Amino acid sequence: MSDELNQLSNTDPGNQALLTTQSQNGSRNLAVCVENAWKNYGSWWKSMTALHNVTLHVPTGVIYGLLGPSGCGKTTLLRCIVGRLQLNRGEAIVLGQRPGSRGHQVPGRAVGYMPQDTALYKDFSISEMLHYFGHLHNMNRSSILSREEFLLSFLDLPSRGKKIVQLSGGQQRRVSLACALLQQPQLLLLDEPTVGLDPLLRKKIWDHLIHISKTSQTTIIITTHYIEEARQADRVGLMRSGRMLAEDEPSRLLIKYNLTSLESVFLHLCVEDQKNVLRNSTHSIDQDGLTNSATNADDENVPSLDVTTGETPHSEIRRKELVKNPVLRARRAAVDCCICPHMHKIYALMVKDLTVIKRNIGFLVFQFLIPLIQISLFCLCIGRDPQHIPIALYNSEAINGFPTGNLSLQLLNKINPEQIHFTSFNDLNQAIAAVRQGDYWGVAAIRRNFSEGIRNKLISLKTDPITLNASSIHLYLDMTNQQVSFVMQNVILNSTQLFLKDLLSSHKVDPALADPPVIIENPIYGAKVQRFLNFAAPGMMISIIFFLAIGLTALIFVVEKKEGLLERSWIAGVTTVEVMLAHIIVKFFIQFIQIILMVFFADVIFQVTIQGPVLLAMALIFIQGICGMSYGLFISAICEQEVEVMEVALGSVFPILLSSGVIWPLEGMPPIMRFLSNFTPLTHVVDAMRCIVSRAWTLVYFKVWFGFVISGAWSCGFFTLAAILFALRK
Ligand SMILES: Nc1ncnc2c1ncn2[C@@H]1O[C@H](COP(=O)(O)OP(=O)(O)OP(=O)(O)O)[C@@H](O)[C@H]1O
Repeated sequence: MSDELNQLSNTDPGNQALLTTQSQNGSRNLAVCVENAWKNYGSWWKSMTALHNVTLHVPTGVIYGLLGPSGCGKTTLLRCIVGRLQLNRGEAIVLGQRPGSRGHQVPGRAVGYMPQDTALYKDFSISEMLHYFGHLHNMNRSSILSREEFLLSFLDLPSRGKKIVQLSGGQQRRVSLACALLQQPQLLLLDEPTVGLDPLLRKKIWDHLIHISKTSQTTIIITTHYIEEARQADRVGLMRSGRMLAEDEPSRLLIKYNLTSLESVFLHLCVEDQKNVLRNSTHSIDQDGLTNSATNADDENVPSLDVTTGETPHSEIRRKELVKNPVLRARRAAVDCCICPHMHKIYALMVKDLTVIKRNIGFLVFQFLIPLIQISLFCLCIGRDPQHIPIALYNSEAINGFPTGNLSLQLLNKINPEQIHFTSFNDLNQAIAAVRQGDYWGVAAIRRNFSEGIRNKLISLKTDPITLNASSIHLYLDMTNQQVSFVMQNVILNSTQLFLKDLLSSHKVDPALADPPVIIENPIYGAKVQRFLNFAAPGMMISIIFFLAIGLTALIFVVEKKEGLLERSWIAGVTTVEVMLAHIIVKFFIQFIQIILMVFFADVIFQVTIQGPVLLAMALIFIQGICGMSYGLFISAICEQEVEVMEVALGSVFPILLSSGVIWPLEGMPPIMRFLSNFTPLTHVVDAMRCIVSRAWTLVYFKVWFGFVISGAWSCGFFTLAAILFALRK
């Protein structure tokens, strides 16, 4: 006890009052001591009080039966004891320290917790489940195997290889119990362990619990609906509506109330409690003319009665001291984030994650295929010039067949039929009507005296309006598709220039006369004819991996949280950072293969040439993948439901994609958007990627290393935020 006192006083000066209480309680060696505990769920107007000034004393090496009807707060109390919930007021000291304090093994190896829901990985075998918890508790293989053998036979479980999903509800609960018993903890918290079990097995479990409490001083707190079953406990606590009605040895309670069954004692206490509640509320109405609930947790002035003794609790002063303290909460969250990760826990979590993946190989293959499909579709569908554009041709010169020396035919021959596909019309109005119908993208009209007009213009150097009009192709275009219109105009303009050069040559005139006064020299970077694909593909590779990475982490956490799996791991002593690191390491391997396949496809199959070091480009994509995973974790930390995750993830994809210059150059944005684009996790990374891919730049260039730094900073930022939020919401 003196050790515990020392530890307590080291932990928190606030524990002094509680220690005094423990001493006052007769210097018993308490494994669990909860004093004046108040717990609210929700906040503000939605708040409800689940625990009202609860006091609970559990000496070491006893079985403590926590009894009460559904909803009376038993599970809440257990979760507070194990450190999963923080009390709003009051204090819990478990195995000598506050749960969750630095270096304490609660949560951790010292506590075995069996929640009410089975909280098991359904695709795991019994053995895999036990090994997971064994590794978390740093047990070696041989001790896991020997405990596994004992528990399988003791709990009458089927073969170790059987999957959890194939077990009945009762068998699953027994596996859950086996997980709690596995490491032979000092403290066992069992939430309804015997529900739905065969009476013989129930008796066997109780016998075992009595045995371990006697032989190895294990302290056991067990909640149960079967009140009479709890007669076997050394001590019982009877709860109703969040209040502890009485706490004593079962035999003493029977003597005290002169009743023959615990059921009748409980009934008697409930009646008394009801009367007290009514008396208190009537008292309040008499005094204030207002109806005040006697169970209002925020009413500091309502003295809570110990219904067994009729006295006010001795720690009333302390209740007032311990108000909800956000600083304390933040400090505890910070401690949780700062605990140095343990390798054995990360290993256990990684093995668990790999087992989950192993159970779904089809999905894993699909995950590898997704980036391939996406980059292939992108390269096939985006950035290529439109081809075979249908255009109506009204060539007045050719209506009655082409006469010799007809220049319009020479001009039309210069236009690449792969790009523009002409259909001849004999009537200009009909051709225009066909465009209006949407059958063609435009009409190219050539006047009757086109050849003559060209000769007059180029050879005789006539520039009167009639000559200029006759010597031109007249285009009536459907300009609703910018890309198609651009290509149509470009192809016809370039072909016309070639045609003019040929014509000038044939008349012994220098063809350079047809050139515009601009000389495009060899480009400093890139090719003379640049493809849109070269601009967009680097950004697309970064984006594909970033957004896929979000999916790798965002949902898993929410699902595990919802099914109670994460809570169980937390109670086994795992920290948020360890869970997150294990996820990222395992998903890192998936991403590694995704990136290699994607870069190979883009580079080799679709000729998106990476001019710079390929490894540098891949390293940047990797870091951005980690950034995506961290962002996924962040989403997971702020969302409770799968639907919320989907909405946040999908809702953020387009804003990030559109504002980061992946699809359209940043230079095309309004100044405010251009400024804001600096704050997306993609913008500078995409820019760095383009510099590596198209300009062959390396880390010596500012833009490249800045891209790495920005990606790393976003990753760390999201990771840290997620860790803090997880710890705060634990
Ligand atoms: N996460 C939560 N948010 C809000 N209210 C909650 C939450 N968990 C429990 N409660 C409420 O707190 C009260 C106590 O719940 P608790 O689960 O502790 O009861 P219990 O005695 O364990 O019941 P049971 O035996 O049915 O599990 C109930 O009224 C319940 O609705």
